[in-house]
Amino acid sequence: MAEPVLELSDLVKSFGALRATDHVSLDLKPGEIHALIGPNGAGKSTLIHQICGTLRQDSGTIRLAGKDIGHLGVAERSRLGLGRTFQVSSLAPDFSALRNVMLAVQAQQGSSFRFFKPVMRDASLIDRSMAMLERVGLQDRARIPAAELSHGERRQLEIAIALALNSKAFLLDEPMAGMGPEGSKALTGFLHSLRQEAPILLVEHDMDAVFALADRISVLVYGRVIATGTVEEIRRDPAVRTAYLGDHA
Ligand SMILES: Nc1ncnc2c1ncn2[C@@H]1O[C@H](COP(=O)(O)OP(=O)(O)OP(=O)(O)O)[C@@H](O)[C@H]1O
Repeated sequence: MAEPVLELSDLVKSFGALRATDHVSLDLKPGEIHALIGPNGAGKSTLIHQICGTLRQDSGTIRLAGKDIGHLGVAERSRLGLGRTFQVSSLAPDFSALRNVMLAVQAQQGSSFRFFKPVMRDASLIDRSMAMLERVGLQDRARIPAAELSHGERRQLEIAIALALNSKAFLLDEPMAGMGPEGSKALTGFLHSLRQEAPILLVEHDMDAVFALADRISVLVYGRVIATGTVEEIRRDPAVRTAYLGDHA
């Protein structure tokens, strides 16, 4: 059995009397899409925040490629290969798609000597950033300001940035939100191939996308994982049908 890329063990997070994360353990294996689903308020965002480091767990551990990252800050987790996209767009709207990728790479490298080298003249950085735009199919949009890209293109750009940062695991928080049917279909196809670059923890309300993409699904209800399994196992699970899926199953 392959070692998990991301592993959450017994995570707990409370807000006052409310236990938003209640002893959650789950993992992400190489090459897989693991979807996290559950009703509103189940604790999906709270869990994602703890993985990224914007919220600190009360107890439990978070490992990325075997390393305990649960005590590290957001930037350090990103540097170690946690690629998070979508919930808060980090794009610079006035800058071109290409420049957005370049700035992200440069920021991650964080080396002050680069300050003296104008970013748009750094040929190796341009090449690497263009390669990432090609990988997500945005090469023809490289010079377009991020603000002028379509909703779907901005998501592709965020993934290009996550790729450029050598992510070991992707956390995608509701990537289908706000996409029309065509956009969702295109993004579903793209995510299908993205798992080969790095496994994906996918938080998504769009059940068509989840059922089409997920290798495994975990169902979160009131902060607890009530089931983890394949699409078929989750569709058949009586507790999941009662708590969440209902007609979707
Ligand atoms: N900062 C906070 N302070 C207090 N309570 C919080 C805080 N953040 C979240 N909660 C509560 O924790 C619970 C889980 O919320 P969370 O946003 O993680 O759920 P979710 O599954 O992401 O919901 P949705 O699908 O609507 O985004 C909810 O009851 C919410 O009200």
